[in-house]
Amino acid sequence: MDTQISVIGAGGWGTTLANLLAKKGYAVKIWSYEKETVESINLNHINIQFLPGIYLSDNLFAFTDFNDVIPNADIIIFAVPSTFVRNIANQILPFFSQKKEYKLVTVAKGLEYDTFKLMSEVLREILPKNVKIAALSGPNLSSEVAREFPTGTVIASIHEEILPELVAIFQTNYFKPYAIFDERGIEICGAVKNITAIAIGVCDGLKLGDNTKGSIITLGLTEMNRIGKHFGCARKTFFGIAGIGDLIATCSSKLSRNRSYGEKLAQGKTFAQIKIEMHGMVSEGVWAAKSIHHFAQQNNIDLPLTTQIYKVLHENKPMNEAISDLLTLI
Ligand SMILES: NC(=O)C1=CN([C@@H]2O[C@H](COP(=O)(O)OP(=O)(O)OC[C@H]3O[C@@H](n4cnc5c(N)ncnc54)[C@H](O)[C@@H]3O)[C@@H](O)[C@H]2O)C=CC1
Ligand SMILES: O=C(CO)COP(=O)(O)O
Repeated sequence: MDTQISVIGAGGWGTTLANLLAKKGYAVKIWSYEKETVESINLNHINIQFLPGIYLSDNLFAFTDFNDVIPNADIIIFAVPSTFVRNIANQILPFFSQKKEYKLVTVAKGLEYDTFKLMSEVLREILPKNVKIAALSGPNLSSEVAREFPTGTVIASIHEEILPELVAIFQTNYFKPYAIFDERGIEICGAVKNITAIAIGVCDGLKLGDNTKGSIITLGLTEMNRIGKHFGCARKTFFGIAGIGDLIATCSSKLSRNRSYGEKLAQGKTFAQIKIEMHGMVSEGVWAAKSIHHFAQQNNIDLPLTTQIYKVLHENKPMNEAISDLLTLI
């Protein structure tokens, strides 16, 4: 297979996608922020920190130097958490050749805090025009995909012409990408559902019942729609697998880091304790709650769920109070 594929970011999701493609026969290069992860992948074919328990293909090679992964790539999967996207995009910029075209797929689920930009927008602002950008988002808990559980996902881009190739590259008998054109819509879905997942974790930690969770998930979907309207997204995207599909998967899964972040908080753990227990993994919803709360305030959008979760996470509001305030508001 001649297409050169590189993955930037060797967390759980970057490693899972890299491994999926390597198992299809591509010689995949993956860049890792941590040197130990490079050693773990190259020497032992495992990503012990971020994807334990999954044997990685011999076709997957890890690096810490961007010069080894960017210049010759045809397709780049950009899989660093949203808070690092701008910084890493600036770092890879000098390594692009002007003589060829690149396709870059962003898979992070977040919104930039101070600019309220989506990840595709941050990347387009920084990277040259010969890098055509797409986004991938869906109910895609990495360790389930890595174990080849049947999974759907959505790939979207303003460059419609690149979608058929991207769909074909990612498709396997257990991973099915659907192409749509609402790039902003799927990115908003991915960022916003994490806030609801934290709220559901709080409900689990407080041992509230399924009725409460049913109301909160419904509210999460409503808020997704409200924010999406401001970003000019298509309403139907929120009722597709990147929207309600991912909301259901993340809110109901024991594997979700966002859901378990809320659960640990409600069990009385401190932010510092939770950070240690997460072993370097991210809970994007913590930052999404902050950025989307401020975006909503500035644009007069009523988002009671996001507001309450923001107050719990960033203003130390007691969780019981937040949930009961929320349920009297809806
Ligand atoms: N893990 C999953 O199931 C899924 C994750 N995503 C999204 O993918 C994105 C990446 O998350 P994961 O792969 O889960 O990461 P992770 O939570 O498994 O690991 C954290 C990642 O952050 C990197 N990192 C730490 N400090 C850094 C720095 N200063 N600069 C650059 N990178 C640094 C680590 O090397 C590691 O790759 C997130 O936006 C997440 O929401 C999307 C779908 C599924
Ligand atoms: O985005 C995800 C599933 O679609 C992963 O969710 P967590 O980051 O909460 O683990």
